[in-house]
Amino acid sequence: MSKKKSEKLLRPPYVFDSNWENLLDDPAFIKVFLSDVLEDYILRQRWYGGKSSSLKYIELHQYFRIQQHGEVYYGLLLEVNFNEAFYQHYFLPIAFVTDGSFAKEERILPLTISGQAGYIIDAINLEAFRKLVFERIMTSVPNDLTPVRYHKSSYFTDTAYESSRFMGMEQSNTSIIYNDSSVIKFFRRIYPDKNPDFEMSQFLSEKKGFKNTPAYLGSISILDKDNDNITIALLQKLVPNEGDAWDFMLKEVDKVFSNLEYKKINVDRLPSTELFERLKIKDVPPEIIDWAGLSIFLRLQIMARRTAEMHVALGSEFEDTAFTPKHFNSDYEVWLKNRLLYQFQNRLNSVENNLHKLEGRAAELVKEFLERKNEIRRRFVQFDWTKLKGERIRIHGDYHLGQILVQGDDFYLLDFEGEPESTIRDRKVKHPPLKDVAGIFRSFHYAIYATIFNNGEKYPYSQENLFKAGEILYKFFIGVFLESYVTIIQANNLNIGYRQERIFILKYCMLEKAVYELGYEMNSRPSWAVIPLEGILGIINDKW
Ligand SMILES: Nc1ncnc2c1ncn2[C@@H]1O[C@H](COP(=O)(O)OP(=O)(O)O)[C@@H](O)[C@H]1O
Ligand SMILES: O=P(O)(O)O[C@H]1O[C@H](CO)[C@@H](O[C@H]2O[C@H](CO)[C@@H](O)[C@H](O)[C@H]2O)[C@H](O)[C@H]1O
Repeated sequence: MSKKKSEKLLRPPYVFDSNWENLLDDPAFIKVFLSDVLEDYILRQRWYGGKSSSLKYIELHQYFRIQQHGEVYYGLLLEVNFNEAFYQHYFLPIAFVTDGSFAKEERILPLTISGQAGYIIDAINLEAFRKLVFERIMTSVPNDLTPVRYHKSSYFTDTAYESSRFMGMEQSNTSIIYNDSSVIKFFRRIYPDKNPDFEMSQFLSEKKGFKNTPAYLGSISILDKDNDNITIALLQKLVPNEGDAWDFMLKEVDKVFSNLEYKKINVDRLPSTELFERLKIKDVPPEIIDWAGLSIFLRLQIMARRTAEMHVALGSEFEDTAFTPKHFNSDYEVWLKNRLLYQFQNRLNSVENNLHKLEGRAAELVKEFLERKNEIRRRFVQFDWTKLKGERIRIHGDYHLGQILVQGDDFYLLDFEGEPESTIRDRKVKHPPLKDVAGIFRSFHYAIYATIFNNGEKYPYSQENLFKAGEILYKFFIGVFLESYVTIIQANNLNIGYRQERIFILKYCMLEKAVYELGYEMNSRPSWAVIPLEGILGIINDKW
């Protein structure tokens, strides 16, 4: 019998003598809770990010009380160990409830403590817990008896708790809306450091007054055993919005493709432009404006302005070394090449192991991708820091259309947690700001190709012609965005390099992002892998 199985001695009904206040000190409870129950529970959670590896066991890394006026909840930092992968930490706040009809789906463990039967549930489901958390941030007593630290910003103006509800979005953490005016995000995957989302939100909004990100209202962190400051929650202003820029872009691109038929456009006669050519609206040919409409280009100019303003704010720090700009150097070059070659190898493995999941165009493209793997590697190695004169700054790091909210004609930028696969240290490395711009350009490419692949039959044109039209549209989107972006960046003296340097960085980062995306798609939605494959081969073939 395996060690794990032999330890499963306690069976339901689970009865413990301890009371709630000292339950976590009871080794019998910990054993049952961690192995018998939590493993099954955690695997079912949307926020659990370890699903592609096999779970070995869970340990309780740390626990702490989240309490007020004698009302006690526990915050658990769980260490999930895998058979083949590196361990991960997760935050789970727990509560004990006795009402049998409450949160039936959310029960973690039925048990009796001190003669009282009830359930352990994720405390976020309990309004009393959410209220307590809100009030603790509102009063933010500087030093709690527990290792929990509550922080409130000067933008926090509410004077009482009124309501709370789940935000109910598809997301990797858990967000709650308070008083219909603010959002708290409880981070689920936890890193032994300040979460970059908190760091960047506080820096951009409180320190630099950047208006196009939700205002920073407060946060909760834990001092762990090693005195590291671990962020577990971030409170921000709720931004009223009409959805995210990804949905916005899909609708816009659909209109543009529908216009092909409506405006009887001959795709072969559409004028094109060089990739990365900077374009003012007056430089966009009338045939393109007539086809795509003026409004999408005006909106892209605003999106570019907000992106540039974010980078100007991020590049304007002279004291806090976490944010001061840096130049390229050999350390960065070595770090970057190692990282990208490692990531590329990982993608190759994942593609080779999952070839059976690809069909049609993706299956054709993947052959070429595998045949040309050495060329792609060479591209990654062609990075020479001595030729780059621009600055490196803290950047968004996972910038795509899904991270932008649409409000009227304007845009709000969010979710600064960084690239999900990177370590916490790597997420804080300074990069050329054009890396974010490359991310958003990849997103334009995604929106155009997703429209062709998902609604292709709706437009009475051959797929070849749709691709041709899509490539033209892509280049004009990029040109208009780039002109606004570069103009604002340069007017604010942020050095992003001379023209050739900018183009080199954009292509380099777009290839990096497309390779990253290939792994993301192979794991999460293989039928979309065709999009990054098109992207990778487009760059390698210098099609653009
Ligand atoms: N401050 C906010 N105001 C309005 N909506 C928000 C706010 N923060 C997040 N959202 C919505 O919640 C979604 C998920 O938020 P995000 O920060 O990306 O969470 P996660 O890191 O868990 O993926 C966003 O795409 C957005 O629609
Ligand atoms: O969940 P996150 O927002 O951290 O990002 C991950 O998921 C994204 C998909 O939701 C993924 O983005 C890719 O698909 C988008 C369309 O769904 C597209 O707009 C992006 O350009 C493309 O990268 C992202 O890569 C991944 O990290």
